[in-house]
Amino acid sequence: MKYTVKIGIIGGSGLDDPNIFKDSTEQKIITPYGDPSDSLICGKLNGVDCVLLARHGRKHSISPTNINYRANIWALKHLGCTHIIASSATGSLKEEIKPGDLVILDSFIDMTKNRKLTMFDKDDKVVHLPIEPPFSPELRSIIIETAQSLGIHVHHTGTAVVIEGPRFSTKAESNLYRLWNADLVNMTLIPEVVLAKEAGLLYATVAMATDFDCWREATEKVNVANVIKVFKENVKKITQLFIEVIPKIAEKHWDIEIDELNCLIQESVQSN
Ligand SMILES: CSC[C@H]1O[C@H](OP(=O)(O)O)[C@H](O)[C@@H]1O
Ligand SMILES: Nc1ncnc2[nH]cnc12
Repeated sequence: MKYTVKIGIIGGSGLDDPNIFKDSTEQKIITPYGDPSDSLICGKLNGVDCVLLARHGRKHSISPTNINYRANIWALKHLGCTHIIASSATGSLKEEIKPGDLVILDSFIDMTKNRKLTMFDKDDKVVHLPIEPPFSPELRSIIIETAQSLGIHVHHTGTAVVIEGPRFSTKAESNLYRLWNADLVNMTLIPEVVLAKEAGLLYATVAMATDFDCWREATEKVNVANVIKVFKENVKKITQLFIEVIPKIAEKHWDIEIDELNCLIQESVQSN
């Protein structure tokens, strides 16, 4: 096996400071892109090396637009991560995705307006990375199989619309995203998923639907309090899933997938 598995865990809203390691060390990393959202917490979970990072900082003080996504991904790569599993609170755009449900995302629609979308703008290289599939299919399969074995219901696919925020959507916007047949809406998936791929990291997001955004007449419109309430009520499903999935990820050999991704990145450099 060429690569030793190390798993980055990015905790989103409601999972800002998960205390899931027995023994851990804290690392403050400085990156060419500036500071990550917080110190990175290194430790072992079920015998597997992991690194934990709070996307909005452990005190939840950084809003979606201001998150230094490039520094976060760079720092996880720098610490030797090969994979990232992330959590995200999301609004449901579909009747059948209920608050509290988990969705293993497989696509996105980027509606952000004010983000640094690439790490490839530091030197004179121009890189056009094919993003499809944005989430590692193998990682998603392992997460889905593990959820099934734990009896945790998950939706196997889902497309998230990513908005700039920090405001939530209007009803017109929410209905437009529904017309596009999108499943969920959030504010942080972009550029995290893209940068992970640029960094050669295999990435998956477990999204939790926390609300019906604002399209559904019969339900209270989304607000921060109900997002956090629903997330906290259901967070055990995500932590249990992460704890069980991590040794399964570490059991597999990933040389083919990581080599393929590295080749794709090299082939994506434009040259004349
Ligand atoms: C707390 S409501 C909006 C907030 O929740 C989601 O955060 P994350 O993806 O980090 O779980 C959403 O994207 C917004 O940032
Ligand atoms: N309705 C919503 N819109 C955007 N981000 C969210 N995060 C959780 N619920 C959300």
